[in-house]
Amino acid sequence: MELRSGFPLFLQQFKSLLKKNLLLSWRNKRATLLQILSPLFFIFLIFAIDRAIRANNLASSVYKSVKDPPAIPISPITPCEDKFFIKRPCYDFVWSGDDNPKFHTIVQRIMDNNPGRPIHPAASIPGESVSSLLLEKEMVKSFKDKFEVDAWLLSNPLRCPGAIHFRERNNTVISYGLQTNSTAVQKRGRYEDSTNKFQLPLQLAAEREIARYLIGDSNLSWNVFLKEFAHPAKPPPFSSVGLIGPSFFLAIAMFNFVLQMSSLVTEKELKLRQIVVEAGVPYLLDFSKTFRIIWSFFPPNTFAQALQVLSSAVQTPEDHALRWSDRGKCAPYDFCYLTINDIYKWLLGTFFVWFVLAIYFDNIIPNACGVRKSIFYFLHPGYWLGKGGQKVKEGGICSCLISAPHEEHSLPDDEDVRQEENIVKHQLAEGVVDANVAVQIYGLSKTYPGTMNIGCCCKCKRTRPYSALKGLWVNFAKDQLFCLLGPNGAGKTTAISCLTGITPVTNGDALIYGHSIRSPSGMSSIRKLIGFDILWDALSGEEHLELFATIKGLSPNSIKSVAQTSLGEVRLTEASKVRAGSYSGGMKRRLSVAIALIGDPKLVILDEPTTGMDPITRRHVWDIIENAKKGRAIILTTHSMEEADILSDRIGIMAKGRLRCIGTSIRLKSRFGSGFIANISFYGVDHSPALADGYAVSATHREAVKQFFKNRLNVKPKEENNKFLTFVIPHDREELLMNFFSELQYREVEFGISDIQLGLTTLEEVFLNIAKQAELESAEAEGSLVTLSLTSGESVEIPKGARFVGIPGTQSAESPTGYMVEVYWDQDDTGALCISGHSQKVPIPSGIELPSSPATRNHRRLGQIVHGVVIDPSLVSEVIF
Ligand SMILES: Nc1ncnc2c1ncn2[C@@H]1O[C@H](COP(=O)(O)OP(=O)(O)OP(=O)(O)O)[C@@H](O)[C@H]1O
Repeated sequence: MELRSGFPLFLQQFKSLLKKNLLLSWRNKRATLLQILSPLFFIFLIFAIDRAIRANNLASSVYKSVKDPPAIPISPITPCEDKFFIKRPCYDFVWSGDDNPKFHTIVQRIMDNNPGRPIHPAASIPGESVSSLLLEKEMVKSFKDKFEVDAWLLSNPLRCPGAIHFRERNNTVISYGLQTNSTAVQKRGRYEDSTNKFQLPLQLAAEREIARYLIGDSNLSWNVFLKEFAHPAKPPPFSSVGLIGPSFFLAIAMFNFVLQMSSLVTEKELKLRQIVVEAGVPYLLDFSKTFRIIWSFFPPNTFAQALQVLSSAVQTPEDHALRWSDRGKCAPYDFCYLTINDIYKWLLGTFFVWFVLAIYFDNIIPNACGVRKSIFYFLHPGYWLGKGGQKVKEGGICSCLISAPHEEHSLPDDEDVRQEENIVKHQLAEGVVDANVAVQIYGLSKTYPGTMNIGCCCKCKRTRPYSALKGLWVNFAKDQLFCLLGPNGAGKTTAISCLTGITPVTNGDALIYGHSIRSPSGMSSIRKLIGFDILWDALSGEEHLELFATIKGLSPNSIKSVAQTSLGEVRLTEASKVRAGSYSGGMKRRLSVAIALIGDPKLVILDEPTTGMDPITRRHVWDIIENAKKGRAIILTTHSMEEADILSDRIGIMAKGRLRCIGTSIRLKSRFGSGFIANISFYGVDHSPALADGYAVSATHREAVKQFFKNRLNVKPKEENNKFLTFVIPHDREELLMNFFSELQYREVEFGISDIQLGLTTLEEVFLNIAKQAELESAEAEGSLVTLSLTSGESVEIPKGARFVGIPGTQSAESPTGYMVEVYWDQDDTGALCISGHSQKVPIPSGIELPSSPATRNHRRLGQIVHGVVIDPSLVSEVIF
């Protein structure tokens, strides 16, 4: 397949990624709409605020043209309860001069003649009973003189809105003075107008009643009206767009940005910045130029200043808006440090500064795998020439790495692994690159360095270095599938991450089709040889394949047909237009397989490709993978032993960072399985041709067959029921098998046997054995102790993983060397080792000595724990158990 390269490839990739991004925006319509419409929403909001302010202004005659102002009557004295925040009980007014009976009459008349509301207790508060009010409520209060009033006001604040002080000058002149509580108290955003509400009504009532009293005409009409001046309409004092516009427009501009901010704190910080800029800080005289320059590097600040300049140009109706030709000028009579033109330049300049910084930080901040580039990576010429500079580091910028201890490479225990290692070492020494080998791995090691992170409160968090891969030597052949198996944490992902350049290696190297993973230029060639596996929920299967085919550099006219063929191969043609987000788990896996194989990659890495698939589809995908082996190497990681068994040409099982075994499935089964599995089926009760009384005889036959296996092969059944017996025959009895099964077949009728099946143990058993062996080794290396509770009731402390253990203090006449047991180990649900049982006690072979001290014997006698002695397995013959 011909692939594009160089600039045409770059252009093709750019176009397809742009298309992908537009498609994703189109598909995520809600989020995109929200981003597009949010500015319109804010504009609508500011429009609504402007209308509301105008409507509010219309209520005031100041903003209306008044040609013939109406006469407005003065209102009656209002109840004291109408005063904002009055304290109860309260008085409608208080007065002084109560030593003069004339003033009593005048006050009584003021109260009686208050228009619409004579001041009587019963009438003053609607809805309340007269009797209770007469008793409880006094409406006005009298004092001797104004000094008494002042004293009362001082000790009873907020109990009345005003006071009136009468004075008789002579028989025809009565004067009065008014005192009003004009403290401005706000209620629901409004201030009380004490002049109109309290002072004028009281003044009018006092004048009216004094005049009537002095003239002696109680019907004398005495009215005062108020009129405002005729005036033209006053323009509104400010434009809401001009006043609050800058914050709104800035909010509009920042909305999409804020949407992407997950942190509320950041959002709050940004809002704080807006408020500061809105007030003109630091673009004022008092701030130094340096401060202004630093401030201007943050684009929202310059942008907000631009809005400030623009809005001040339309603040009042008298202002002239800013013309395009005036963008380089300051407003007249204004100090201005930045014109709109300057702001354009700042915004454009800072765009490039931040763009470059974004790329820089993207490179030096650790990715999901904890890998980043050096902070001076851009100084490496190779970075610019495309021939290097891709070298990566681990750990955060603010963490210091703890150097990893040097890991000694120990020779593998397994002969096949040793042989593989020798072949690869030989090729390395001779500089031979085998033409049939796709990947050569030379002692690949990976130690994740420990880190010391300085967290909050200056606390140091320390993690120890961890050796995840301890020297891997292996070849992956072309046209073959190599399956990497291993329990969780074995190091499989680490090995693959090293091969694909995601994680930097600590030691060793690997050649993929001759390109070294340690050389930056090699790595960029390797990336072109490897398949992808990324899915976007909003893209359909077809779009995924077309996108990756384009990125891989397939010629544009072949992309559609290649994508359709791939979809057909993984049986996704019908769902090709459906978005991947709606695919089932199995469909997603099939799409991943198709993506991994598109563009004819020379190395395909498949990570658990059939997880979640139904058996029919799984078989189909296995066929696809089987067919895909041709012309490439495939590395498969899986936890399905069936998949590994069927697909693999070679299998490697890893545990604790090391390759524990390697070979074909049959080879591993024969070497690491417990042996052969023999399944013996018996005729049922009704079908036995030879038996008359079925079940009882069948049970007899089963016992006879068990005895036959015990006598000839020394094995007991592993599983049994009415119709079957299953035996596991160890490998060391292999040479007995031929005669044994010939005889069994010969005596089939005699034993009531309907079928005999003989097979190797399963790959799963091999896997479990290897995993267990690795756990035992690591437990031994750790040397931690556990307590073995013997069936005899004694407790012995033994090192974790120990197989043969001598029990001190058991020396006797029958066994002068003492007794020992074989400990059986198993793995719990988490994979950790646990004791599953032990053999019967047997005498320790001669030549091995246990410590024999009176203290140990005493411990045993008192039922206390003694320390078991580990016995070298090579000194123990299995026959003794
Ligand atoms: N970035 C890292 N830093 C420190 N230790 C890590 C890091 N990545 C992996 N490890 C450790 O390395 C060991 C091997 O991990 P790895 O992911 O390679 O195992 P695996 O065989 O792929 O397991 P699984 O089957 O669970 O995917 C694990 O003990 C893991 O905790």
